[in-house]
Amino acid sequence: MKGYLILENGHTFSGEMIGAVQQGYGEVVFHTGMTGYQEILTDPSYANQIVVMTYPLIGNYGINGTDFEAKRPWLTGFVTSQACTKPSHDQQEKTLHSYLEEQGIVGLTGVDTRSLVRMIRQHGSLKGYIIRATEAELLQGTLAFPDLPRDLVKKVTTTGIYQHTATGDHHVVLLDFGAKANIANSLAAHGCRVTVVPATTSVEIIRALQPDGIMLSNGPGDPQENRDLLPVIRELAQEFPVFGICLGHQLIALAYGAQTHKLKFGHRGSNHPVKDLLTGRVHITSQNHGYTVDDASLPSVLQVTHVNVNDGTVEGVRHRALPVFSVQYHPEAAPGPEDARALFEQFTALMLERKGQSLAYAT
Ligand SMILES: NC(=O)CC[C@H](N)C(=O)O
Repeated sequence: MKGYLILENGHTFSGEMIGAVQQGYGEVVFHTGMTGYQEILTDPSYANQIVVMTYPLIGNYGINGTDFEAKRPWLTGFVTSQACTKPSHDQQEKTLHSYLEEQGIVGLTGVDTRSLVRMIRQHGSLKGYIIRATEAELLQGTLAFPDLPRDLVKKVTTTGIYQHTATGDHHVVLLDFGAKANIANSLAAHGCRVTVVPATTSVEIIRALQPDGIMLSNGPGDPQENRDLLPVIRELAQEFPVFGICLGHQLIALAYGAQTHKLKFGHRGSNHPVKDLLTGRVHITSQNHGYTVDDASLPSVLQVTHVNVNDGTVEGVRHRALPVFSVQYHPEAAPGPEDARALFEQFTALMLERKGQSLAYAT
C-alpha cells in the first residue's frame, strides 16, 4: 500500500506502508547506525518521534526475544530505504514488519532516505506525518502540524517501584525517566542490586530504600519540562553518589543552574567520537539526543569532563565537590560500542568510597 511522509515544510516523500496501517505523527529524526534497530524501536527516548534510518537495509536480522530496551515502542513511526522481508538470524523470532504491526506502529519503506536526511540536516528537525496515500489525497492542504505533546517522562516512567535485580554489592536506585533496559542490565553486570522507581518518587521514599547510589536515566522530550524534578536531584546529590545518562545528565546540569538548548537535528548514531578531557582519550559512543547542555551556562561547581569531537558540545560533567557525574551519551551502548563501560566502574568506585572502602574516580 502506497504511503507518504508529509513534512511541515511542505515536502512529501513517498514509499510503501509497513507495520500497522495507520497515521503516525511526530518529530522526524534520523539515526545513522548500521544495526541496532530493535533497540532503537524500543528506546523510550524516541517517544513521539518518527525515526528515519540512514543505513539503507534494515530488518535483515529480524527481531529477537531479548534485545528490547522496553516492553513496547514509544516512537510514532519508522522510515527505511529498504525493509528486509526475509531476515536471517538464529535468534530471529519475527520480521520487522510483523513486529511493527503487532505493536501498532506505522512504518514506511522504499523512501529516498538520503534526500530526506539531507533536508533534515538543512532545515533542522521537522514535524511530519506518515499517512496512506489515499488518505493524504483526501486531506490535501488541510493537514495541521500541531506542537507535540509535552511531559513525556511522566508518560513513559514506571507506575510502581520494582526490583530489577535482587542481589548485588551496591544498591542502586534507578530513577526511571524512560530508562533503557540496558542501564539496569549494565548496573547488574557491575555487581549492583537495582531498584527502579518512578520519576516523581520523593527523596523520603528513595532514602527509605537505603541506596548506595542513584542512577538518573535517559528519557524523552525537552529536559526543561522536568523542572519539578530538580530539587529532588539536588537533595539526593548531597547524600549519595549520582550517575546521570543522557536526560539524567541534562537534569544534573539544570539542577545546578545550567541551561539546555535544542540542537539543529540532534545526535543519533553509534559512532560519535567523544573526548574524555581527564584522560585525553577519545571514545566511540552511542548517542540519541536532541538537546544539549550549554557550555557557557555551566556553573563553576560543574566541570566539563567530555566533549563531542564533531561539534564541540558538552558530553559529560562532574561536580567539583560531590560524587556526582554524568554523560550525554550512552555508556550502556545497545546499540553501539562498549568503549564507555568503564563509567559504570567509576560509579561503583564512588559507592565503595561512600562506604569508606576505596578511592573514587578510578581511571
Ligand atoms: N536519550 C535521552 O535521554 C535523550 C534526552 C533528551 N530527551 C534529548 O533528546 O536530548
